[in-house]
Order: sequence, then C-alpha cells, then structure tokens
Amino acid sequence: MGFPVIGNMLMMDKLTHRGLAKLANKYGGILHLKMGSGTLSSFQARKQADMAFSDYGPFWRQMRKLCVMKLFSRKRAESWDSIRDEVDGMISFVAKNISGSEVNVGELVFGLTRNIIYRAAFGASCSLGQDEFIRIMQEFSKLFGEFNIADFVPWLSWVDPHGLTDRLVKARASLDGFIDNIIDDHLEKKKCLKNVLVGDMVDELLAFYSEDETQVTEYDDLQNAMKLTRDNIKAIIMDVMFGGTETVASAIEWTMAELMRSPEDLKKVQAELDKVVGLDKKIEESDFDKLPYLKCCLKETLRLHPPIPLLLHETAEATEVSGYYIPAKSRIVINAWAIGHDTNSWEDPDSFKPFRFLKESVLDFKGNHFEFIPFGSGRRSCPEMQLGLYALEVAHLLHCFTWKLPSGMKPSELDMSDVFGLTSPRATRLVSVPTPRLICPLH
Ligand code: HEM
Repeated sequence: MGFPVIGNMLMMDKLTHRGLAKLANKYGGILHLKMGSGTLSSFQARKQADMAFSDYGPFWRQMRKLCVMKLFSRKRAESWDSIRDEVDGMISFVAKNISGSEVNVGELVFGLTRNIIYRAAFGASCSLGQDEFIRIMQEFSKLFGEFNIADFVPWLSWVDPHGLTDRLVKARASLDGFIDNIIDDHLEKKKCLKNVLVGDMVDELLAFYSEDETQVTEYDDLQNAMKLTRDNIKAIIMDVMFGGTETVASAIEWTMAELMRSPEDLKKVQAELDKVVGLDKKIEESDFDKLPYLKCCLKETLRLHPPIPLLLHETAEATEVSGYYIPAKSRIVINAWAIGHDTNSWEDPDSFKPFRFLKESVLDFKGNHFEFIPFGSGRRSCPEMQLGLYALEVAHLLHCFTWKLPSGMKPSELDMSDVFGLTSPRATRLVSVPTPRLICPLH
C-alpha cells in the first residue's frame, strides 16, 4: 500500500536490482509500485537533453542499428584495423611498462574500450579532444543517475536543490560545441576530398545529413528518404558512446575477476587458447569461433553480472501480462539481474560455473530465451547483440599475459560486490599482476 500523492516513493532506496529481487521474492515476479502522483512517463533529463534514451520509433531504431552494425561488423576492415591498433598499443604498453607490477585492470579496460569506441565514432584524427568529450559524458552520466523529484511529482518541478536544470543546459551546450566542431571538420574533409571513402561513424551519419531542420519521417527506402538533423546525429553518437563503453568495460572487468577467483577455469581458458592459437602468436579474428570454453565464461559472466541490470522501458499501449492489466505509458522495469539468478531457471545460480553453457548450448543471448537476457529482448534490445568487442579484449588479455592476484591475496578474498547505477560495475576495482606468456615479442 502506498501513501496518497507520493505512493511508494519512500521505497526509493529499495529500487536496485537486488532490492527489487527481494521484493519479487516476497510479492511475486510481477509487481506494481506507485511512484508519485502522475503517470511517470518521462525523465526530466530526457526532455531537456533530448537524446540518449529517446523514442523516435522505427526510423530511429533502424538508423541506430545501421550505425552500430556498420561500426563493429566483422566485415568492416577500417574498424578492425583501428581496434587492432588500440589493442596492440595496450598490450605493448603493459608488456613494456607495467609487466610484473600491480595493474588496475578496471581502469585499463575502461580506457581501452573508450579509445576504441571513440575512434570508431569520430576517427583517429579527433583524439586531441578526447579528454573534453569524456568530461562531458561523465557529466551526462551523473545527471542521468540523479534523482529528480519532478520526474515523480511534476508540480514540484520548481524544487531543484542540486541545480540539475542548470547543469543539463551547460552540459548540452558543451556537447553541442564539441560535436558541431567534429561535424564541421568532417563536412570540410568531404568537400575537399569528393570521393572520400566512408571512414568513421560521423561519416556514416553525414551520408543522411540535411541542413533542413524539419522533423524526420519514416519511409521504407532508407537511403533515399532518411534525413538526419545535427541533433539526431548528436543523439545517436551519445547512445553509442553510452551504450558501448561502460557495458563492455564492466563485462570485461567482471570476467577477469571471476576467472581470478576461479583459477581452474582460468587454466582451462588459457589451455584452450594455447591449443587453438599457440604461444607463438597473438589472436586473430578467425580464432574466435574456435574458443568454446572462453565463450562459456563470457556468457556465465553476463548471467551473473549483466552490465545493465535493470532494463527501463515504457509501454506504448495498454496490455495484459499473466492476467494483470498494464496501462499505456507505464514505466516498466525488467530485472535482468534477478532473471539470471532465478533458482527456477538455474541450478546453484550464485556460483560461477561456465561449463553449464557447454551443456545448455541451445541457450543463446539473443533474447529468445527469457531466462538469459543480458542484451535485452525484442525491439529495444541491444543493436550490438554479440560478444564482439567484449570477447576480443578478454581473449587478448588472457592470451598475452599470465594474471596473478597481488602478493598474499587469495582468490576467495576478492571483493565481488557491485554498485548500482545505469550499469552495475564492481564496487572495488580489480587489481592484478600481469606477466607476458607468449614467446613472440609483445612490443
Ligand atoms: C557486453 C556488451 C553489451 C551488453 C551486455 C549490452 C547490453 C545492452 C542492453 C541490456 C541494452 C538495453 C536493452 C533494453 O532496454 O531492453 C542495450 C542497449 C543499447 N546498446 Fe548495448 N550492450 C553491449 C554492448 C554495446 C555496444 C558495444 C554498443 C555500441 C557500440 C551498444 C549500443 C547500444 C545502444 C545504442 C543501445 C540502445 C538501443 C535502443 O534503445 O534501442 N551496446 N545494450
């Protein structure tokens, strides 16, 4: 039972993936909470920033999918060249400078993933502005996570103790300036080199750019009819940067931590790498399909630690689920974390047991099996629904280096707690000591 006006808002602190799982244990798998007075259809951040998490319908989804897929499709040689460059740079840096000493694995993989995605989005020549862009993204990330009373009780929108509105306007202005410069540079380059090959994501998007700011419409013929405004381009870039960086980095750090805590599994993965790739060379793209145990470890990590633990949706229409009426415009929270820990679907669900995916190989992560939905399911699922970048970075780290915990630390002493947010990374960063294990030079 909620209170008048505020409903169940006093339970706000329980609305984490773990808190909601506890409530589901008590009240059942589908539960309804009333937050505030009105229909809770939109975040203020969304209205003001008008970008990440937008709902532009089928046109928008198609465009975003196109970009993401083109960015990291296996066929796209430019992307793979730049990924290889960044990964080689990281491996060489570790081998040369920090081999044998303690490394903050979390920071290492976060930096690498961000560099790869930034470069795929903006091209190699834009790396100078990267620090500024990261600062803007961090501010947006904080703002999306802030609690804003006006989201729940609209008539209290004048209460803004943390100055959210002001911060959003400033962040939006910085982002406008930053991306406008990048778009102008790309347009200039296109003018000078008439037949320039499409290179990065901005080039891809500019193929649909129109100065005409009238709102886009939906057509079947993508190439002829689609028009993107500058704002659309900014929104897609932000979605890809947000969607692709923290998710991948967090998944990699969790995989490394689970394997450090389970030396037997680590040994098995590295034995598989030795057999398939060999100690005399680095991994190549063609090796990835031949590493089933590594794939099991990646999937098992996504089951235990889905990078986005709560999927946030909104019903477009009224519907009925298991006999419950759900009105249009309801906010829906799907607890992907709780689903991966459900005792009805998983034996010993809290333990890291990668071999379960050898047996249950029919279970994929494409959203067809509702007991395992780390990438979501259906229309709004992740457009980059593949192990791609995540598998690649983990495989390189495990193949090139032997990883040990800092001296005196036992695997069982590793802190495995998480923090709740838009993503759910480790509460304490993983620290390990790498030493080269290949017989070929790493730098
Ligand atoms: C291990 C890696 C990844 C995981 C586990 C993951 C997971 C997810 C999940 C759970 C969603 C939300 C689905 C929903 O709301 O139902 C999502 C959305 C999204 N992801 Fe990923 N993701 C990953 C990697 C990436 C990468 C590398 C990119 C881009 C380069 C990306 C771009 C996006 C975008 C743009 C969306 C928004 C889709 C929409 O709103 O229609 N993701 N992802």
